[in-house]
Amino acid sequence: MNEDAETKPVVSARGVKVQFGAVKALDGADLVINAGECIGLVGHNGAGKSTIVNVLNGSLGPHEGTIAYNGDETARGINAARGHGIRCVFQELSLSPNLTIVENMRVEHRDLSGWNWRSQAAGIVSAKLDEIFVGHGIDVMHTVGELSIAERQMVEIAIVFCTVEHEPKLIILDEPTSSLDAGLAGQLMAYVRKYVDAGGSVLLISHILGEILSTSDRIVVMKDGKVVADRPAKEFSTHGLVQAMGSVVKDRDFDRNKNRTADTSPILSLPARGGKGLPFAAYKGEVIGLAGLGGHGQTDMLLELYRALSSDWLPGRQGRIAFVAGDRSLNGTFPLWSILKNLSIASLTDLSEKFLVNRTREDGLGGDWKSRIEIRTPDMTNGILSLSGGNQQKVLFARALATTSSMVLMDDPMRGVDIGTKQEVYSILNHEAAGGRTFIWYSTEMDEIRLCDRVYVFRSGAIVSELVGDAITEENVLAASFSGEDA
Ligand SMILES: Nc1ncnc2c1ncn2[C@@H]1O[C@H](COP(=O)(O)OP(=O)(O)OP(=O)(O)O)[C@@H](O)[C@H]1O
Repeated sequence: MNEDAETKPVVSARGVKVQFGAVKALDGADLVINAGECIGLVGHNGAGKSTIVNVLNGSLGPHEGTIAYNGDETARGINAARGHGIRCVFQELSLSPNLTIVENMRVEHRDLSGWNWRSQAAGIVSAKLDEIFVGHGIDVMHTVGELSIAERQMVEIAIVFCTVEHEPKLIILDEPTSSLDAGLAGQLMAYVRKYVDAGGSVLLISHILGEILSTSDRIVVMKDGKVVADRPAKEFSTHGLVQAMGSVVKDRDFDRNKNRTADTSPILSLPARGGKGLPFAAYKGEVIGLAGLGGHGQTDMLLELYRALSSDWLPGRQGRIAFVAGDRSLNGTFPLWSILKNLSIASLTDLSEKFLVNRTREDGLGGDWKSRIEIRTPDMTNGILSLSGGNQQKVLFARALATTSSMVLMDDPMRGVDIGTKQEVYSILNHEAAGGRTFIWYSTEMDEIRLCDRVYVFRSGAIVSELVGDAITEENVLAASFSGEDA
């Protein structure tokens, strides 16, 4: 905590209640944020974290309770919050894809004006990107639609930290590292500490408990719309945090099967990508990790595999393929459909008789997955957008796993999924792999890469290293990511 911190909280929310139909999203939540502190906010999917963010940034008026900015309880709405220096990076990235980065800067910072606003904006946002993400390589004149999901996340973060005329006082980061690899996430966390040590405030929401523990001064835990713990970060451990969130702490129960590849020939093999690096092979029943720094060809390979295999793989056999998209709003959810329809869409053939979908079986599938991975909704026929981000991601997972596809491709699929559900999904993957399904899994989280049977490390679009079993360590992945030589 900064010694010179002001006495009045930057923002304080007391007894806040928000209800969506039958769902109590916030049920009397309290949250106070002082100058010069980083608050870590954690909780299960649907605990109410994004809802309290929307209350703090003025976009959602609470049904009960009070909000005060710098002690002023009369201020209301987005403009008042902004006037008090509250800025937000949302979980669902919100830049306009058809505008350039510089033009998006103008949308966020209305003070940019005059004939040379573009060059002013370019200078300010480039400098901020350089300060936070050293070596980022992003051209700020590019259209946002041309950027990868990680680059969009980096740009959105840099834009909110910029000062044009008014300095930000509180930056709310809702799962800011969900698409960033470990290196970029580390750069951001170091910047957050620097910003907070200089007197700024940050509300950091994340399901990656390591970064919450290492970066926050204080940690607030939410459960079912209430704050259930609010203590200095040093009083928590990972174990304690998981317990406070109401999840069961499981020991590692992912049974890596080193012998899966022993006597069989591959079900899929590809030559070295672009004639560089190592070839790729997949064996029945394997969980294969794609690792390396983000944007080095992992998603491209998954998409190429999907396009090739969904059209002509193993004709006449069970060779169907399923894909769990990483960018759920762009490639995953059908936003106007119900939760159930979003889930069942990939299984309609299996659920149909005489070309008609059997509704009873479709409802059965929905009910089964709702309880298996705890999709938090009172009714599976509600719209998909009524779910919290992490619960939407669970539906995409369930959509792929509910199929009979023998191969499942996963593009960093755990974005925003809480720790309890992740453990459940890991054990489902393990069980399904033991039953003969093959998973090809791009992950930006080292803890997930470590669960795989075999890992290919990518660099500059090519596979530069293959790691098997106990050789799958963070050191080996990092060594291969940076040197390009076999670790
Ligand atoms: N617009 C809405 N309509 C209906 N229900 C909603 C709406 N927005 C949120 N909810 C519900 O409110 C509850 C809290 O959601 P919220 O998005 O705040 O959770 P969260 O803690 O941010 O979860 P996650 O970790 O998955 O992002 C959830 O049960 C969600 O389904």
